Amino acid sequence: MCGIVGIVSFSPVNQSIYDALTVLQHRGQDAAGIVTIDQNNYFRLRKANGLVQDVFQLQHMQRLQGNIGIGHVRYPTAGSASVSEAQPFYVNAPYGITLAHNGNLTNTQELRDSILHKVRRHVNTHSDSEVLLNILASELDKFSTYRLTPDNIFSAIKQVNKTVKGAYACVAMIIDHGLIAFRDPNGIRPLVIGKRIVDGRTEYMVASESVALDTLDFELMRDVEPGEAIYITCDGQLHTQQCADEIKFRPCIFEYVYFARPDSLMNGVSVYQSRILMGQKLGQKIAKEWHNLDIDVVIPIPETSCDAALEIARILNKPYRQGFVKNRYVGRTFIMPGQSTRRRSVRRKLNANRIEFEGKNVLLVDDSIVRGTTSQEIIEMVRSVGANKVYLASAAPEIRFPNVYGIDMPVANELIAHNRTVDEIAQQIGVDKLIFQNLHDLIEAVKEGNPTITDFECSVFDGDYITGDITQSYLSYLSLSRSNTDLILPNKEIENLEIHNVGQ
Ligand SMILES: O=P(O)(O)OC[C@H]1O[C@H](OP(=O)(O)OP(=O)(O)O)[C@H](O)[C@@H]1O
Ligand SMILES: NC(=O)CC[C@H](N)C(=O)O
Ligand SMILES: [Mg+2]
Repeated sequence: MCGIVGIVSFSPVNQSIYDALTVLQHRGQDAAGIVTIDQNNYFRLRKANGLVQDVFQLQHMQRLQGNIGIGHVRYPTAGSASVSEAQPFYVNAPYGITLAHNGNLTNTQELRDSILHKVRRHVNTHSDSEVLLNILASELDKFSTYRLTPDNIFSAIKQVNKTVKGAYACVAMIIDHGLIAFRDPNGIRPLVIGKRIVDGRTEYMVASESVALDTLDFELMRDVEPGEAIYITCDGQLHTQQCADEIKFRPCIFEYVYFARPDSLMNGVSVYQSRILMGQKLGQKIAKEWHNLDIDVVIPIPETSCDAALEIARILNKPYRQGFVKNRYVGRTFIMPGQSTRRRSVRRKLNANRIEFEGKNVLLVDDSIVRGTTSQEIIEMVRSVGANKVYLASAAPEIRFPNVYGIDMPVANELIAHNRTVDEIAQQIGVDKLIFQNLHDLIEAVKEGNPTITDFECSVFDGDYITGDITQSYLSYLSLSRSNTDLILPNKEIENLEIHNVGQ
């Protein structure tokens, strides 16, 4: 669930893009990259594995010159965690184009073969995003004049929308033209646009989440529509056009459950508000189904579940306590590559405060239970500090199906709820009782913020893949090609694959 940003300004953008990436860090912790266009029309690119604060040192920032740029924080969902697949990607023809992508394509292999054979473009990584960039480049290459009109750019994106399947929210830059941004016709991944007036001139910013606009004093204009494309010229002219024939708006519901920051407004829905409502609905379900259960205290498993847990405690009329101390120097564990890293990190990240558990019947709350890594470690921990009964509530329903649209859950067997009943999951995790949110309630909780959204992308809960191209053989291929071990790279490879032009 990467984070993307793009800014067209009248002053240097390096610091603003850096700042935006730091507030989008929760969407990707594996790699970060920024590319700008300098006054001589050269791309200045720096990308590497690591957190934003580690990837960009003073010398890199100084070299990232120019008033227009894009940035990316990566959480790999295709290929590997290799630095060669860090973004933004670059192609030198036509013009020189760079692109950053949030999402995941579902017809990558077919696209890769077709661009190789039809337009002789070689893609040198396993990244779906590099394939997407080459598709865009080959469409832009079809025009014979050097200067592209907005209509040319929009018709190229129309072709991209016809060819490419899956989820994609993208920002890109074309030398001598400007910045483009586009979102897939289902609007699965989020994208917003904002503006700020500086010395009477309008600067524009696009980003995965509105929180990035807030931080930089950009005013949120609106969400980029599903299938819509935005083109902002280097001198700040804004053009927009709908570029998809068939639009079925289906934003990813898991953004609201886990991925997005609570202070973001996404598709007109306050993420925070949706989490409060998830807590309300689940609280009501617990009150109804567990009405005479002996709960002493409600405790969230930090951090994302805190808003829902507080509401559950209010509904149940039980004390809400911070029973875990979160190590502020450890990031999100679910988006770390490799199961053993994730497991170790839960231990380093959370520690139980004995005083809140000893001799008590505790209701723990998490936003979601995916592989069960967090809950299994946590339950062991709270039992070891003397908890009596341990109950667990999940603000999301059972996650039973793989994700193909930008969440790294490609293997059904890795999901703890896959082919298991609630009782079997409870047994596996080691809790006395377990309860999940109903899918209908989850949808209602999010929808309340914007009733015009009629459907959501809910495939991890219901197995309904909206792009219509997901077959059992594709899922088998995914599960074979993206096992956990694929993501763990030998250090040697990391050292040898630096392919960017702004070095150490
Ligand atoms: O069942 P699992 O496979 O463990 O995945 C689910 C857990 O992972 C996430 O937490 P994470 O530590 O990533 O981030 P958070 O601090 O935002 O809660 C999520 O909030 C759940 O706690
Ligand atoms: N999480 C994402 O959006 C990933 C983008 C892209 N598929 C990659 O793996 O780099
Ligand atoms: Mg969590």
